[in-house]
Amino acid sequence: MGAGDPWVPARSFRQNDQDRRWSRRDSMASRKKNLQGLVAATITPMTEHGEINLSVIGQYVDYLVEKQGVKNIFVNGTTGEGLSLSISERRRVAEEWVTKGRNKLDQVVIHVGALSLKESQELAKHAAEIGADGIAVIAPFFLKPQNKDDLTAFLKEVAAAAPALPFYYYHIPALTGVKIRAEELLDGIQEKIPTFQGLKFSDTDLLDFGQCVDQNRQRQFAFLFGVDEQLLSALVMGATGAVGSTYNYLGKKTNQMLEAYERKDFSSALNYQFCIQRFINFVIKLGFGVSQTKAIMTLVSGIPMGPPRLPLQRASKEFIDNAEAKLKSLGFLSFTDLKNGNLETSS
Ligand SMILES: CC(=O)N[C@@H]([C@@H](O)[C@H](O)[C@H](O)CO)[C@@H](O)CC(=O)C(=O)O
Repeated sequence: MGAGDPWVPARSFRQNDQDRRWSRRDSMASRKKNLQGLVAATITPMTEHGEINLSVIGQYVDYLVEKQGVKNIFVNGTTGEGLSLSISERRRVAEEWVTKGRNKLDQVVIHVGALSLKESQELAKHAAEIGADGIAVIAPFFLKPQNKDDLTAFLKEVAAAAPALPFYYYHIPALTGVKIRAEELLDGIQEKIPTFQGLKFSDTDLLDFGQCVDQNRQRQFAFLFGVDEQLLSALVMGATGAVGSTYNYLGKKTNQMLEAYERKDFSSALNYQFCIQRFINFVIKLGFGVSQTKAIMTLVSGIPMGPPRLPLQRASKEFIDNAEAKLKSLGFLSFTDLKNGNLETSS
């Protein structure tokens, strides 16, 4: 496998010892191993009164590791309602995940994007102080960057506030409204941002994603795909990992898809992807977003995630009942587990 063969992804999705050796580089920022495999975009648990609920995060870490086989997390992103939290809340949430994840999780990446450069820098610095493994930043989305250079200038200033931490650009144009192509942004980015380590690509434009991979084959970037229902296509394009909301409760199923892909059992991998798609397609038609993710995770894990923060509204009872029936019919949630009061996903 390698850059010379245009038909094979530059790197394997899962990290092996050789990858680990190759990924060691000299600068402090890149001494950490590459971020690979599934990364759960964590939910921020809240109390019924809408306050952040740190008390269940320890339990949440154990659930991800033990029940879903997911050992990387992305904190305070879209699913974590990061932009709806105050700076002080974001700091406390990040601290709790890092503390509770110590010696259990492989990597904790903190999303530090904000509309204010100063706030973003403060959060980046804080992430470094608490021992996070990386930071990610979305494009500012109110007074927007007009072109690649504006966006790079903003990202560079944030990255510089945490010069020892790997830096990821979080591309999510449907939510930020910033349509600068990731391929364009990545061109020459390491010269501007030496800690640049990868891209979190939450978009369906596989031409843009594929070209990001193709044009950077000589670099050890992480290409993290963020559309869970299309992950298999992105694997073929060279994704080295995936960040998503559904890995909180469908991590085990998605890991089975990754394993099938790794052993080149493409027919099984496709069956897993179709099965996952059946669920996501079903909930998208009902109306699916952060609120619904919180409700599904509460149902599947038994850990109370609480309501979302305004302006989001909690998921309806009708949605939860329908989602539960679908999970059961697809074998993602077994009747026996429910009967025993143990909401564990079936294998
Ligand atoms: C728009 C959105 O929330 N996308 C999700 C996906 O995981 C998404 O929920 C999933 O693909 C279902 O459509 C992630 O890309 C978001 C994410 O990684 C994050 O929470 O930061």
